[in-house]
Amino acid sequence: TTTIKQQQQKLFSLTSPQQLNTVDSWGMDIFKLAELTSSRPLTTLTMHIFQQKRNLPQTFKIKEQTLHKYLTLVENHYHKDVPYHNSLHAADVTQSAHALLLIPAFENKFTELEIFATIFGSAIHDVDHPGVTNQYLINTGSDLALMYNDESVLENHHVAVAFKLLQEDSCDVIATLTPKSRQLFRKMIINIVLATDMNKHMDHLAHLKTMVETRKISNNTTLGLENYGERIQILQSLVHCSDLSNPTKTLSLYRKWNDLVMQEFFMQGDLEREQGLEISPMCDKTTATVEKTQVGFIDYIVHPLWEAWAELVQPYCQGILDTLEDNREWFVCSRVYVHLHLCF
Ligand SMILES: COc1ccc(-c2ccn(C[C@@H](O)CN3CCOCC3)n2)cc1OC1CCCC1
Ligand SMILES: [Zn+2]
Repeated sequence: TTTIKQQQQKLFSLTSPQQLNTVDSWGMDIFKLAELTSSRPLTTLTMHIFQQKRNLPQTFKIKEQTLHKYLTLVENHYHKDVPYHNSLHAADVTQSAHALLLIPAFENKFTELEIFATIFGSAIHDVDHPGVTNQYLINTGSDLALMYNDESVLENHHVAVAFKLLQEDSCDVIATLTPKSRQLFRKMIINIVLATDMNKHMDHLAHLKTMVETRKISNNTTLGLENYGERIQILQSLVHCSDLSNPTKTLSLYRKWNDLVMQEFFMQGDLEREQGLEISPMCDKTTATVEKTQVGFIDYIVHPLWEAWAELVQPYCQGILDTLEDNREWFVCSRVYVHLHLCF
């Protein structure tokens, strides 16, 4: 196997420098990175963020070889044949979370361990995703639903797989942490990944709004970071927002993600049709109106979440919120276009 240095050299020679230099920005083209890294975007991007951007291996005395071996193993446990929930999505969420952590409002607010947990949690948050929803796994009585008693089935599985892979030979990236730090790191990863469950979205949004209101009343500019509960809630929101960030990116990126997620939903719908199951919402390719569902997704889920987030960190995410609203308008018009096209 090529050494990491050679791999990094290969990467840098392949990847024109400005490609990885956009890693701090909201508009990074992760699809381009996947092309340039013969589709190992998660390992390449996360190594870059850990080493070049945040110096985490130095801080926690993590051997580069160990980190690279573990990330490669994690990337191999994302399913290449799953259109959306694969390692490219994990890389996208990791890069988005990294960019959100750079907001000036968060400067010197989080510990190195919290930053490590947020980036790590993003990288592993969908590992071994089978390309179907929790509801499908529950309806079909899958082993996973049996294992987790129908409660946050996929989210529990992703965390369990991530920690199981740490036990592989020379893959324990947290071996050098003190027992106390390891325990806190594990607690944060569990809290962060389980908070990405859409079933918890409304509760999560309510807590976020409460935090925004509290900050307004006490009109203190600093964020509530007194206790673990408040700190982890901000990191949970940060990763959940990153997980639901497709509609806030440039329209060309958003439309690519939309195509991929619809492919995955329609594959599930085909499975359900074959198995005589009721076809899940938005999964029936014979009746879906793709554009309308994106407008609904933005209006009921993505915009309320990002509006609350933007208020919490104002004014730093106003531009992202503006892009989200512009993209919504585009999808509304494109639906009209499809309708008119069908009329003539
Ligand atoms: C660009 O479009 C989308 C982008 C993302 C999503 C979407 C849905 C749920 N999620 C989040 C889970 O994946 C949370 N995961 C589960 C597994 O465990 C970990 C945490 N993301 C849906 C999208 O569009 C849908 C199809 C038309 C309207 C809705
Ligand atoms: Zn995800």
